[in-house]
Amino acid sequence: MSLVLASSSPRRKKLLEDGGFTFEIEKPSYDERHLRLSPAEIYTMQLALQKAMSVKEKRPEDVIVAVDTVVVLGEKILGKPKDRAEAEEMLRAMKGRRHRVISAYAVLGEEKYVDYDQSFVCFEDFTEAQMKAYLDKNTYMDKAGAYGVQEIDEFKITVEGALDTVIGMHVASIEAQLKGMKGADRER
Ligand SMILES: Cc1cn([C@H]2C[C@H](O)[C@@H](COP(=O)(O)OP(=O)(O)OP(=O)(O)O)O2)c(=O)[nH]c1=O
Repeated sequence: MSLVLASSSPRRKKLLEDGGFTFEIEKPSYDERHLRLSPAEIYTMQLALQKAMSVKEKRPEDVIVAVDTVVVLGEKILGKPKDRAEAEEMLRAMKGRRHRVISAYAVLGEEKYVDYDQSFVCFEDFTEAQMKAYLDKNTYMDKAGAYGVQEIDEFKITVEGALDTVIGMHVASIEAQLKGMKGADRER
């Protein structure tokens, strides 16, 4: 039995490694276009579960962890931008507005568990030049909400709650589930 992180995100790999876990990586397959929009927490948990299940099918004996992160501005769920124009639109919409970042996770061992964590983020009032400087780094495309809190130094960002929830997964939650779960006792 191995612990498997169902993710192609280098940030998630790093967060779990920094948590001291030994694990393997498998790329999940999922298609969010088949999901109807539901309240953000539920939508995000469904995506995490879909990712985890796609790997669990291939590795039924293993313990699978998968996560999905979205940014929620008001009622709107923001995923990854499709291009720079959409990234600009997302960042402008978030300027000076506190928003939520949800990281939902699924842990599938012998027992199964799905839940989410959330943190709140606020950007200070940035200028167009500051936004351009950030986007010119070209790191925004694979990030929910078109930003990586860990790589913005062009303007100030306040985070309420755990930072790793914003970056891609709250390791303490995963750890708590792995500890208490039948069939998920893991090496560390
Ligand atoms: C808001 C925010 C998101 N992100 C990242 C975390 C996620 O990798 C990404 C959201 O996309 P996801 O669809 O959650 O994950 P992913 O496609 O990168 O990886 P996986 O293979 O696990 O499905 O945005 C940051 O790195 N920093 C941030 O501040």
